[in-house]
Amino acid sequence: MRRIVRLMLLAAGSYRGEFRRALWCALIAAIAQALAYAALVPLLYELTRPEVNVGAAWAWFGVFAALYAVEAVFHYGELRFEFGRWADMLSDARLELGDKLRTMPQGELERRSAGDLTMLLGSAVANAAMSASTLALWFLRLVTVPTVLGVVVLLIDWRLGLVLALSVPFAVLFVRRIQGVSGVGMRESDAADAAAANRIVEYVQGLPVLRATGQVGASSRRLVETLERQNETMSAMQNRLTWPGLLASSVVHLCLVAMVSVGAALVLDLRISAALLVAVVVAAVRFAEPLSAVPSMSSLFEVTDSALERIGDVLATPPLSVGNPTAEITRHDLEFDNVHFAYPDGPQVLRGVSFTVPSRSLTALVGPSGSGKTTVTKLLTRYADPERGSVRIGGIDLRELDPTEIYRHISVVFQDVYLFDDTIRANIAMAKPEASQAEIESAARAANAHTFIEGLPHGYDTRVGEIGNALSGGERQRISIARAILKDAPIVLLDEPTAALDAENEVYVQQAIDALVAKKTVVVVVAHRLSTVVAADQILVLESGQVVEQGRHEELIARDGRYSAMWSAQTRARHWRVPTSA
Ligand SMILES: Nc1ncnc2c1ncn2[C@@H]1O[C@H](COP(=O)(O)OP(=O)(O)OP(=O)(O)O)[C@@H](O)[C@H]1O
Repeated sequence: MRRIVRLMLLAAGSYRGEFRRALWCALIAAIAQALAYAALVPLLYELTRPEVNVGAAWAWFGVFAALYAVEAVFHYGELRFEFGRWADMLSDARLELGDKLRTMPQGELERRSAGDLTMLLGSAVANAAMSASTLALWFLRLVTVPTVLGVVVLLIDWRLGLVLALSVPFAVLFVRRIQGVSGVGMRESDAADAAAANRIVEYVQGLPVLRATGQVGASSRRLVETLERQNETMSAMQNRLTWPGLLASSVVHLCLVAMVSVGAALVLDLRISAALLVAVVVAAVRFAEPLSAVPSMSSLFEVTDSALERIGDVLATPPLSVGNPTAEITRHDLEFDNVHFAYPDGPQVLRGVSFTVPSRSLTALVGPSGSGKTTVTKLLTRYADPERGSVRIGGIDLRELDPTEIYRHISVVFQDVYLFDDTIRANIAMAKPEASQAEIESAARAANAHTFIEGLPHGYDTRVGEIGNALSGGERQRISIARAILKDAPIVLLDEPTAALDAENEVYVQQAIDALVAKKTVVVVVAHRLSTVVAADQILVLESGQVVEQGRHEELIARDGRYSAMWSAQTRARHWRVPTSA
């Protein structure tokens, strides 16, 4: 019982007050309904006994009708909450969860798959909110109707009342059994649902690659297998619930049979009248009715429980801590101080990385694939906190800073560009929504994007979804660079595009990047171009998560070490390519 109330109040969130009022309405409605059923006993008795007392029958009918009227009024009060507030409750819960996801460390967020998050914000919230109110109603009916009717029958004839009361311990026993079975089942079925959701997202996202590699068949087989497993889990749970469900309703029916037998014996013994027995049996049927809903109620309870567990898990994830929410960045030099970092459940990626990036400088990160270059740039945006050591901007540890303050000073252009399904204009103006058309256009021109945007069906008003994959990788890159140029943050983190772009796009993108970094205070770039590396004020050579060399191009060449070896091997290549085995 306490668990149910906890679940319900949790789901009700900030509408607790109204939810409590709705529960009171539901309770009064349930009691009125039970009393109306109870009023049927004297009413039927008056109507069926040999010498009908018309006055008394009308009086009982009046009581019966009045109680139903009370039930209707309070039921309406409860429904008003359900229909009026339910949507608000859902949207509030989703917003709260969305907010939580926003402040969650990026690393934590990435740990959860897209399918999981879709289920969380979609069905989990809906299940929790919907079943909480349905459960409340059922539970109140389950408790009040049999209690009131049991007491009434007990008052009329203690022997008949006793038979009814005897069914309760059996019913409780079966409720527990059903809860146990459906609890395990629901968890399995929930896991199967999440696996299916993940597989569907993965399948749809990966379709272009699957088509290109001729793997559509193999992957759809995997998808079908997951869906089949989901189906089997569901059927297995239904099967496991069949017997306890049948037994629960049998207990209830057996009790009715027992009551009719005892009643018949009493009638034959002339201890009670046949009319009274008929009236009591009608009430007893109502007594048993809510009990037969127990199996479905039990499954619903588990659905709610598991949905709330998911939600609770997200809400319990500690947000990025902010040591000093009012701290402000006033300088833009960067510092890594003995930083150690590993992704969750992954090997050590950075091992004691230390370097400083002075203001007004360009730092190039080079090194073999997997050496940790992108991770360094991610930690500069507080993607996650280092295990040991500290990352600082303008001398302030990132853990002290509000993430919004960090993002205000940093523009990021990575190779994977995410465009929202909104207009091109809105996508560019993301970091500066109040930007004028002139500002947006000027940023797009600087990023070499204006001409192709003008050529789109509705120019800057073209929605990204409308043109689907019609934007090339280079065009998406240029929109993302226009975004960064418009944002005009003093620090730029950049992952230079690799040769994945075609020659024409590459020239455009490179010009756009040059425009972006030209006037910036601090630039950290994962460098793939020789020209960037040679022009850098500082080159950091990373290897297996450590800075193995550091300096300007000429200094490193003169040192004749790791960088020099890479340089000799790559000078003929147009791009800065460092083989993993190098
Ligand atoms: N989100 C992640 N979860 C777990 N491991 C990760 C994640 N991102 C990167 N890694 C691992 O961390 C290591 C360093 O990756 P990182 O992307 O920083 O290297 P990189 O030098 O930028 O490589 P590349 O030049 O290929 O982009 C790799 O072994 C990689 O597999």
